[in-house]
Amino acid sequence: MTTSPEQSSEASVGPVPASAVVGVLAPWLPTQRWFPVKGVATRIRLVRTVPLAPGVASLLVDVARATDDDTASPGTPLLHVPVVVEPAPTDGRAAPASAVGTLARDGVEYVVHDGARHRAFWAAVLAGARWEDGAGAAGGAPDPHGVPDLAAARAVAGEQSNTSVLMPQVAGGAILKILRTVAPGPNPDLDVPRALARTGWHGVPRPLAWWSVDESGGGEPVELHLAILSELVPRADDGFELACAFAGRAASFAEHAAALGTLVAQLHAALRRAYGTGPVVDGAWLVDDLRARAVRAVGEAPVLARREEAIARVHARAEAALAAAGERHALPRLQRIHGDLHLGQVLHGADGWRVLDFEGEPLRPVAERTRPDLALRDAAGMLRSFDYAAAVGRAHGTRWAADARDAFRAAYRAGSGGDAATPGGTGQDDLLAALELDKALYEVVYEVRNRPDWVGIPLAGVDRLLERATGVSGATPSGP
Ligand SMILES: Nc1ncnc2c1ncn2[C@@H]1O[C@H](COP(=O)(O)OP(=O)(O)O)[C@@H](O)[C@H]1O
Ligand SMILES: O=P(O)(O)O[C@H]1O[C@H](CO)[C@@H](O[C@H]2O[C@H](CO)[C@@H](O)[C@H](O)[C@H]2O)[C@H](O)[C@H]1O
Repeated sequence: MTTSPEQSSEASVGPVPASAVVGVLAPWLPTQRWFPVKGVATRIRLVRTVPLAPGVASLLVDVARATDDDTASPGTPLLHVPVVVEPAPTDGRAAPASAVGTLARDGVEYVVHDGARHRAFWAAVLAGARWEDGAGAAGGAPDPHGVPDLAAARAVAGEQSNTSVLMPQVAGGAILKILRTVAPGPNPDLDVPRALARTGWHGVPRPLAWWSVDESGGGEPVELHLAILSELVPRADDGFELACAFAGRAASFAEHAAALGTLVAQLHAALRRAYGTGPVVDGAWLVDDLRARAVRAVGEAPVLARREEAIARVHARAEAALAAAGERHALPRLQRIHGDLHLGQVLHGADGWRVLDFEGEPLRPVAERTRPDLALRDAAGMLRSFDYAAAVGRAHGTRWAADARDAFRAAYRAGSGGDAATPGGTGQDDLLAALELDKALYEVVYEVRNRPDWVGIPLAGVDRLLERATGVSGATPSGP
């Protein structure tokens, strides 16, 4: 797929026009995991250049399908691309891993680096960051305005939606998350952990500082967040990798899964303390929304088409369960939730599990990601994740995932103790099945777009859910 640059700014990065830098980046951008438009030819347009230091800048580009008309539509993703431009080494040294390409200007050759992997960019961001009141006092941080020690800093391997940099010697241990697809206004990935940390809950790494630019264009200030620095969870295992390793050696994950169930119940309680509890769910609205999302998923992933009838039956069962709960005045209440909870969003450190990444589902419109929702949706996301770990870790049979799921569910129910937002009761299984199905359909679309080889994993989950709820077999092969 190609990405062609459109040039609309005279700004420069060091001695090089920013538009020329975009020209170097254009073929590289679509190859990055965090590039938001997949599978179609795109065109990028430089929207803004944010200079940070000589030769160091953040470029904001919008990404449109090559077939779209000239004006960026409201849904066009805005991408944050940090760059460092330096004269090319003349001593024959090999280009570092951060180098994206070269260009010549006035007879001098320059290297364009991916700033997210370059120390000059990291230092410039930390110098321009706003520090949380008291940040560092507890963590033994240096003066936030002093020179940070970046000698041991390194980008996290296996990046996903964003690019994160471990900084073990900054503020007692920190991680800088460089946000990639950005939008003006409040950022839940900063605001939610701040709010949770203020409730005194330690299940989330504490945000230490953030870097944003003003997008108001002269009116009321509007922040556009570009990077967040958080407390590092030292020697932490990624939850997904840990679970896959357990699955691979046929070791029970039930104890870890139970601790996760407790963590998620605590998370929901802390979110209620921070943001309060909303009204009870409007069952008719919820089921309409599930149906609409399923229709969109089928549209994007035709492999789902022959399952439509069975999907409709799961929705009908959830509808009946919600109607019955309404009659018993037992409908669950809405509240702030994580929104995209899975094993890759939790870390296991010396103090147990911590939860990360409050951006919500990246495929959902931004406005939907922060709206109050059913806490049970997060539980459904985590349950789906045990299936993924079983498939990727190559667990034998279905017992491994079933044990993890049971342990998680039992601990989550015990931890949320029949409160209004997460009721037990007869309808909960049908509602949970519909939410799990919703997540599995989302995952099918996610995998079709991002990891087509993995689409069999959520598809097998879809079929299991359809079979369990309706007795209709989908007969889909699974495995990555
Ligand atoms: N506070 C932290 N301490 C240690 N490692 C972290 C921390 N936050 C994130 N990470 C690591 O960085 C990875 C990506 O973080 P995440 O917030 O999930 O980013 P993304 O939005 O790119 O998915 C995590 O899987 C984890 O390995
Ligand atoms: O972590 P992100 O916010 O980028 O979430 C997106 O990507 C996830 C994959 O990286 C995707 O999660 C799916 O795959 C995980 C294993 O890689 C698995 O643990 C999850 O259960 C599964 O949903 C997530 O759905 C997507 O929003």
